[in-house]
Amino acid sequence: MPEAEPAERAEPAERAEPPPQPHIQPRPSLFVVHITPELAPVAKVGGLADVVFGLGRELEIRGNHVEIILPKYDCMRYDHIWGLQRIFDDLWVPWYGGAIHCSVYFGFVHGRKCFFIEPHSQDNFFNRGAVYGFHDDIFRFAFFSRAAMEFLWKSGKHPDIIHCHDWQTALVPVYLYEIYQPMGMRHPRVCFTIHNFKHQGVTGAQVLHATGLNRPDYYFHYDRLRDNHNPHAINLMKGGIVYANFVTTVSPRYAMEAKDQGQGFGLEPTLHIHHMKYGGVVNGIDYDVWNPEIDPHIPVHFGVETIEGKYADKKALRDRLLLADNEKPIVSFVGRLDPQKGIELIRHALFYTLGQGGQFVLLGSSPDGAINGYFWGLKRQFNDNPDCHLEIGYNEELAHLVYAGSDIMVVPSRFEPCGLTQLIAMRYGTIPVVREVGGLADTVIDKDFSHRPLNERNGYVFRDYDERGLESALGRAIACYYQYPDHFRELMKNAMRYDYSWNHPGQDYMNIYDYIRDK
Ligand SMILES: Nc1ncnc2c1ncn2[C@@H]1O[C@H](COP(=O)(O)OP(=O)(O)O[C@H]2O[C@H](CO)[C@@H](O)[C@H](O)[C@H]2O)[C@@H](O)[C@H]1O
Repeated sequence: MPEAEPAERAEPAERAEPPPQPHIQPRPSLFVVHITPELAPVAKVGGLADVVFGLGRELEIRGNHVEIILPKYDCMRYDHIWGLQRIFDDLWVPWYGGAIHCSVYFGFVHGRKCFFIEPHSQDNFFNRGAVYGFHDDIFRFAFFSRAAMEFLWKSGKHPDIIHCHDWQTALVPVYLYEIYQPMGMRHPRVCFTIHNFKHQGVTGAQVLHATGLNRPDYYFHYDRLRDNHNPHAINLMKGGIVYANFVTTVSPRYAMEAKDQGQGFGLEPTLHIHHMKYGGVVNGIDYDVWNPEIDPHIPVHFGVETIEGKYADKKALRDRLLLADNEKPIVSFVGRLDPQKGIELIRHALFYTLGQGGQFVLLGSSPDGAINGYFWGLKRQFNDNPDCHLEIGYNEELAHLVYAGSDIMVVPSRFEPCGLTQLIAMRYGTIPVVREVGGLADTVIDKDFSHRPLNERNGYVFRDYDERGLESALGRAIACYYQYPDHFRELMKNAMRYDYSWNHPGQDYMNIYDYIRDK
């Protein structure tokens, strides 16, 4: 008999080779500095302020060191700054061949580390009672950008990433690569985020002399700062695009519209040239601030499983605004009353809603006296109407109650880079009715006309910028509210389940930062 093959002996457990492990290396943290004209809630004019506030926190949660530099405005909400102290008193910022003396303050804004730059000069750049709206705005922010760079240089800070925003800080990468890198600041890379292509900072050559970019012929080249349309002007935003290591705007759809569909306000050719370093990242919203489960500004908290609480907030909104208590849906608008937001259609939404048996609430304001005056006229017209309230002004706290207490929110923008109001609305189970543009198109999925599964649909969308377009979506929303309340409620829950926090965009920005650091 053949000898039995010896059975394979198992290795004693203690000698077994461990399976090969992937080589896991902890991700090195980055030092990120945001240079920004706005930061919520201390200096907020628009959505840019919310983005720096939310993204800054998200980057820190991901283990990075984040600092924020902004001007020290007299009109800031100082009650939101903790531990404000002067930490640097000897910053001299080059300006017109001389220098302006500045102090730098440090303080925490809801945990975020912030530096505030205060110039001491006759120009009185930031002591004017408002963030924008002055004849020398371009000079004020060109100065601030230079001051922020000078502060980094003098204080020996060498961030991995400098992240700047909109035309106000678009000169930052120009300063870095033309002035500070030759002096030895070789480390930082710049990410430049455009929140709105409409405002670009187009100006004459004088700003070059002021800022120390002293070679007008060089900067007036079309490959650098020369405006694409006005050959006698320079364009700060264009400079930001040309010099930054990466350029983002605030949604993929708007990125495409700006580059290829005529929404770039003249910067289309520049975006084409630099398309390899250009992309769109949808904004998030800060879930510590916008969260119906913990929001201190609403009387009753609610979530997807406790959505009934929302009706108590609806009642509170009605009580606050003296609206009639009835079965009607509340349709609202919150935002800047800017032509961008679709003034004519906001007005039409009001009339149409009342005609369709709804209530209408508006919270908004405009720096433009004519637009403000127009809405004041409407307010007077509807003063005694128990189904309508217009609140002309800026009121953060009331905004929370409007988001929580409304059923439907209209965002009928002409163009919309991202839009935060529809994202906040969804978080509060308020159904967005939006025009199919920019970030609105990227974030709202039509309930009736979509290839997406039913549980991914979260609102109503229309295409044409006209009254019939708006009615085609708002009419369906109001009809669904009345005729199919169960469907409407499912839609509310779908909207609430979406993750529009900074989680995904935070990862996208980390990828961009890693990409430009590695290049
Ligand atoms: N009267 C008022 N009272 C209280 N709160 C008010 C208010 N008016 C506006 N707000 C609040 O301000 C924010 C405005 O967000 P938007 O997205 O409309 O920003 P905006 O168009 O200014 O910014 C630009 O930048 C942002 C950020 O990138 C883009 O989303 C956007 O498309 C682009 O136009 C929201 O949080 C809203 O609640």
